[in-house]
Amino acid sequence: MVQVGDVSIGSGKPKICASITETDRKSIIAAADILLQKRVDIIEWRIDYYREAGHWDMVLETLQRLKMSLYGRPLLVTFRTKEEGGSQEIETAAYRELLDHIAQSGLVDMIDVEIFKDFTYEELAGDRTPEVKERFENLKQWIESLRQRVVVVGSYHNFDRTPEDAELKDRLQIIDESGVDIPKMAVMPANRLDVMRLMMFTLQMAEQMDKPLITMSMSRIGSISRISGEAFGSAVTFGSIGQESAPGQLPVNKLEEMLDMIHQNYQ
Ligand SMILES: O=C1C[C@@](O)(C(=O)O)C[C@@H](O)[C@@H]1O
Repeated sequence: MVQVGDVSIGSGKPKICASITETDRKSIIAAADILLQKRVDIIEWRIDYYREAGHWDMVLETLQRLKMSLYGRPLLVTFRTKEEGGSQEIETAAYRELLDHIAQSGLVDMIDVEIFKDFTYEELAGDRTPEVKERFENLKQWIESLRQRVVVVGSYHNFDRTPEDAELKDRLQIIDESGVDIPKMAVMPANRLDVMRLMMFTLQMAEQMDKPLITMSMSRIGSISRISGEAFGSAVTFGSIGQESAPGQLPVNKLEEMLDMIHQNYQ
């Protein structure tokens, strides 16, 4: 279990996270005000949507305002890169510099790090060359430095497909090995079997791992994976308020009802 403020991630009901996807400061704060009125456990600020995401000083100023508006509600900051379904590209050095500034600001509770940003699957899953080993070691050290200030969520997104079971497993092991607090995987199903595979995989891995795990099968047919976390082992579910930040998200109030219902049956 990972504790963030009052929120226990990895025990009981899956926690509800909703994202702010606005492009300017005023709308970001307005969106936070709306989210605060909902039963949302964690608020995610998707900075890749923010027009000024390239300027860390502007990001920090907005973050300060946002933090004030949240009254202690846990805040996750995510820069989702274009390669993993986000809305902006960013060089690795700038990505790390931005996340470093955010972690050091003391204004956020959790940060999302894309583990495969600089690596191909083949580089990490097979025998690693000395050069790859060194780069991965460097990533681990950076993650450890972030962890001094924030909880680190290590993510992998595939908007094209659901990889085969062996690849899912390798990727999760790699995320775990990177030293993050919470591994997260979001994949796209081609059919209902892919949704089942992801849920089965989640169940098996959640039983073996000593960390909370977050998974989701995206798109409409994957929606079931967003409510079944308590049954199959996904600790956080992402819901929408207006605009979805990923396909298949369910509205947070409906999500809350469904999670409550399942939770009661588990007592
Ligand atoms: O990683 C995730 C999960 C997500 O992609 C989803 O499918 O709900 C939504 C993103 O905002 C978030 O950063």
